[in-house]
Amino acid sequence: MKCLVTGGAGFVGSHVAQALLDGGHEVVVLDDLSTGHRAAVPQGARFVHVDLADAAATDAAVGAERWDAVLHFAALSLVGVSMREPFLYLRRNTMTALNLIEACTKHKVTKLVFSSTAALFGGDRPDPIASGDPIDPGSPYGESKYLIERTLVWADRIFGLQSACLRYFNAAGADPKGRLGEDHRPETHLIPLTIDAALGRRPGLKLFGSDYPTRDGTCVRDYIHVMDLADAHIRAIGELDSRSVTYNLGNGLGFTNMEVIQSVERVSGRRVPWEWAERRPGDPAVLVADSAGVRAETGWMPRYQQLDDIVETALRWREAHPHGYGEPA
Ligand SMILES: NC(=O)c1ccc[n+]([C@@H]2O[C@H](COP(=O)([O-])OP(=O)(O)OC[C@H]3O[C@@H](n4cnc5c(N)ncnc54)[C@H](O)[C@@H]3O)[C@@H](O)[C@H]2O)c1
Ligand SMILES: O=c1ccn([C@@H]2O[C@H](COP(=O)(O)OP(=O)(O)O[C@H]3O[C@H](CO)[C@@H](O)[C@H](O)[C@H]3O)[C@@H](O)[C@H]2O)c(=O)[nH]1
Repeated sequence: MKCLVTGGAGFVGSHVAQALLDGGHEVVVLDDLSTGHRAAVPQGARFVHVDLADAAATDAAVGAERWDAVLHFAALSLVGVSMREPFLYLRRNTMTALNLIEACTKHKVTKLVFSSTAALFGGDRPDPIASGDPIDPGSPYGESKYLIERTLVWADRIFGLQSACLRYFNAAGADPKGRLGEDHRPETHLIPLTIDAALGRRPGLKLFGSDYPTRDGTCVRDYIHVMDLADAHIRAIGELDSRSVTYNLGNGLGFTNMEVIQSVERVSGRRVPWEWAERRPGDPAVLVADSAGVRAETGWMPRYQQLDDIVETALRWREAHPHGYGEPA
């Protein structure tokens, strides 16, 4: 296949681009490098520097070649920031996606895979969440992703653009071959922050909220390895010959934030300095996936089910790349 990967210089997009290349596919990465890194674009992929907010440039990039599939990762993606800047998130995520989707329909693209999110499911949901469960985003970030899912429904009904909305839970880990890893700036995600605290690269970790209705009072999340996510993307494209699909994607296992600290301590053999902090607005107490749909329909099975195995690949990359993809600050 020839694939256009928006956001392919970012964490999840670069790993999926790498998996596509490893599978013998052709990849063009479209990215504005706003949060991604040129060095994260895998070897063998071509790169085009485009901001999806620029409708004309987006149209030109999509129209330049015939794509077997477009994979859309590019977005603003921080739950906490979206609670402070709701209109930025609602405007930018929907507008950039609209520019891309409109260009895809104009240039007769028939398959699109979209990075949706567990953040569609706010509130307290102690049980695993299935894709048919009621949508109630807990943040403007989650809402922006839902608006894009709805846009894709109409793009299919009116133009026949078939899409896979993949609602991932918490992406984590790194390429086990060490080619790619996670490098957000600033980093806000729990696993890389906890690893950096263990490695002495930051003074300590702040644990947001001690009074959630969970087994130890900290939030529960479902961590899914990026390579398992990549596998699901490739399988999802295979489903798009005759219909659109929506899948929840996670391991189905919930770990508390405190258990993440314990896992990093086990795997690294080092102590993690941490302290309590206020709850972070927008954080649901529990997010665990029921991924029965994607398993039954595509045969997908996560290979990294143990949190320690996910943490280990992330730790190895961060140890080997003390400055991530860049130079020391
Ligand atoms: N990381 C997670 O745990 C997680 C979970 C669920 C869903 N998602 C979704 O997956 C996608 C990727 O997340 P990530 O963690 O890899 O984020 P990331 O910030 O590492 O990657 C996003 C990439 O998109 C690019 N980008 C952003 N805006 C752009 C624009 N206007 N034009 C062109 N490129 C642009 C960035 O430069 C970056 O390379 C996002 O859509 C996110 O909402 C992520
Ligand atoms: O310094 C920190 C950072 C995070 N957390 C907590 O750790 C948990 C996980 O947070 P984080 O790693 O930031 O991920 P989420 O906020 O759960 O969001 C991720 O996972 C969502 C799907 O569940 C995606 O939609 C988002 O894009 C992605 O950033 C939450 O309870 C946070 O409050 C801390 O306690 N301290």
